[in-house]
Order: sequence, then C-alpha cells, then structure tokens
Amino acid sequence: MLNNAYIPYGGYYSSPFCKWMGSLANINSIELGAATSKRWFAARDYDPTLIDYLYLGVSVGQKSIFYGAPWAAAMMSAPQAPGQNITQACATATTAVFNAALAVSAGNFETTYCLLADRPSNGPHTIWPNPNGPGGEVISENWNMDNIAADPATGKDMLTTAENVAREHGFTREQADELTLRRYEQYADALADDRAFQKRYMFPLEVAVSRKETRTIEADEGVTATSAEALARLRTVQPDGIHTFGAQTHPADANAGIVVTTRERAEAMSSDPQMAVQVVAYGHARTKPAHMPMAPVESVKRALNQAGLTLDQIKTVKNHSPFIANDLHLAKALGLDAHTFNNYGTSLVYGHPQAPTLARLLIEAIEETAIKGGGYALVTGCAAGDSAAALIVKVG
Ligand SMILES: CC(=O)SCCNC(=O)CCNC(=O)[C@H](O)C(C)(C)COP(=O)(O)OP(=O)(O)OC[C@H]1O[C@@H](n2cnc3c(N)ncnc32)[C@H](O)[C@@H]1OP(=O)(O)O
Repeated sequence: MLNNAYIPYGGYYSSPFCKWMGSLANINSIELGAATSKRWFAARDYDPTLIDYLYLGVSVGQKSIFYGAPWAAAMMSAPQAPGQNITQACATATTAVFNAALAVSAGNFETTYCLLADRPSNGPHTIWPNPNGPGGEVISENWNMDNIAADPATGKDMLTTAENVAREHGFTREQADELTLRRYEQYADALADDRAFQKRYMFPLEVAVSRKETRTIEADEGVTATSAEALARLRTVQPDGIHTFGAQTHPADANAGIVVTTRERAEAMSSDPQMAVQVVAYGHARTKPAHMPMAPVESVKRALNQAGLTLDQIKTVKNHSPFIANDLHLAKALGLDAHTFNNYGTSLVYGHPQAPTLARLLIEAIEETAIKGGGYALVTGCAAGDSAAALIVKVG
C-alpha cells in the first residue's frame, strides 16, 4: 500500500538528453549520473547524507556495474547509503520509483533516491564462454543492437512489434506522420520563452573535454528539425510499414534523479511546501507476444484500479513513445485525444536513454500538472518483453 510516499516538489532533475554517439558517448553513465546528482544536490542545498537508500536504474552495462548502487552513492558523497540496481529496460524508472515508494511506505527507509543513468552509446560487446561451441567458438552479444533486433522470447525486433500493432488496428502512414508532427509542436512549447518549461527541471551536464577543459551541456542534443514535408519524404523502414525514422525514437544518453520520501520530509525538501506530490499507484502488465506498444493500456488499467480512479480524473497523461504506434494505440484503446497528451514533447522527439526516459516523462508530468493547478498525473511506457509499467501521482 502506497500510503506515505512523496516526491518533494522540485526534488528531481533530468539532464538534457544527448543523441547517442554524441557528447556523452565515452563517459561511464554511472560516474556521470553520480557526478551530476552530486552537483544537483549541492545546487538544491540537499544534504546527501540524508539518503537512506539508493536505487540505481541502469539498463546498459557499464564498467564496475557490479558495485552499482553503493558505488554511485559513495561518488555522491552519500557513503552511508546502501542500495540496489534496477534493470527493467524502459520501465526502469517507473519501477524504481515504485520500489522506493513501497520501501518508504513500509517504513524501511525515510529518504530514498532514484538515480537513473544510462548510455546506449558504445554498449558492451559481451563474449559468453561456450566450451561446447565448435572449436570452443564463443557466444557474443551486442547489448543494444542485438536486443533491439530480437526479443529472445519471440525472435521479433522492436519495430516489428510496432508494425504488428499498426496493422492490427489499421493505423496509416498519414496518421503516423500527422501525430509525429504534433509531437514536435508540443516539444516546441517546451522550448518557448528561452526553454522556460524545461528550465523548471532540467539540470545541465558538465563533461570533461580534456584534463583542463570542461564543457557544460544545457539543452537536448540531436533533436532532428522537421516539418510535414520532411516527414512525408522519408521512406518507411519496413516496406509495408507506417514508421519512418521520423516516427520512431533515437537512442540517447542521459541521467535523471528523483527523491522519494515521507510526507514530512518531502515538505521540508520541497521548493513549494504547498505542492505535495504523492506517489499513488503502480501497474505492471504484459500484452500478447510481439505487440509491445499495446502493453501500456493494461498497465494503466491496473494502476487506475489500484488508485480507485477513473481515467477522466487524470489531468495529465504521458506515454513513452519509441514508435508513434504507441501513442496511436493508447489514444484509441483509452478513448483519449492523441493531440492532448505528451505535451512538451516525448521520447519520440527528444530520444530514449532507457532508464531516464520515464523519469523525465514523470518529472514533466508533475510540472505540467503543477502549471494546471494540480491534480492526478499518469505516466506509462512500454518496455522490452511486450510489457509496460504505469505510475500515478497526485500533485498539489
Ligand atoms: C521499449 C522501447 O523503448 S523500444 C525502443 C528501442 N529503441 C529503438 O527501437 C530505437 C529505434 N531507432 C533506432 O534504432 C535508430 O533510429 C536507428 C539506430 C535505427 C537509426 O539511427 P540513425 O542512423 O542515427 O538514424 P537518424 O536519426 O540519423 O535518422 C535517419 C534519417 O532519417 C532522418 N530523420 C530522422 N528523424 C527525422 C524527422 N523527425 N524528420 C525528418 N527526418 C528525420 C534523419 O535526418 C536521417 O536522414 P539522413 O540519412 O538523410 O541523414
């Protein structure tokens, strides 16, 4: 039961998302995440020794991940904090916040910290020993591309799961491009007035260029400028599909952090003590094989059921959109107007670093709901294995 788990208002950040193989491509994501969180704690005047427990969300192996959460805590000047790694593909952040909320509600810990830090760039190339292979031939695995290319349970790649959903529901190329363009317009709203919306939560990265020079990254990198004409010109990736490269996400590198604590501690850590953010409910579900973009619907129903809420009571909806079919399906299945959710952009536009993706969407949901004067916010997103997780928070 999630009866006493709160996120301090402002007790979170997301770094800019940087398109993969770019500015963050050569930096260990756990080290960069811990260093960024340490700077952010200092900027917020938070004492890292308050952290009782750290959840490290990371889906792509990094050097020394074996030491994961306690190592990250030590690098953040929180050497007292034990912790655990959470790896649930794109549902890593929702699952980390849920586990933190459970632990705080159960009274195990008072102040937990979810650090989501991932780097699809330069993912590991694993060699698995195979003494029975012909001539001792090894088994090898490229963590990113091999897993995007095939779910070991179904043999299907991720794009195929999206095209399966598009075909089953009769979604067209025109619908795909039209909604993709709308997502870019929504993202433009987050850039308006010198990025006023993003500046509510985005914390810059500092990246060492050399021993003597450090570069500050303030804003997302690698977002492709687009237009209706540019989208219409692109070829679909599969000949009979609806998704071009414009209608799907790109891998990105990033980190994000979210404090989950008691009501009393959240009030003390909040930048607006009137604005409570309560973690209310979580749902995790799976859909039929090779139809991943359909999974969020059942996860949403489970979260609503846990919360005792109906969809019309939700003020803000966010759906991780690796493919535009995800948003087309969520809208159709739940009777939502696809143009009115995912305001201020989504992973389709700003990229997908996996563990931090749903953290950023959750943070943006909290900020959007605060702008609307408070209410319930729902965040969902599909994940590898035809699964999805959803989280509901109450703002204000
Ligand atoms: C649970 C989950 O989340 S599942 C999701 C897992 N992730 C994925 O499946 C990722 C899917 N996407 C991909 O893997 C990547 O798109 C890749 C790796 C296949 C391709 O990446 P890249 O080669 O870097 O593609 P890139 O972003 O450059 O786009 C290809 C082309 O489309 C163009 N393009 C991309 N987006 C747009 C757009 N919105 N408007 C116009 N043109 C665009 C690019 O300009 C580029 O054109 P060019 O070849 O003339 O330079």
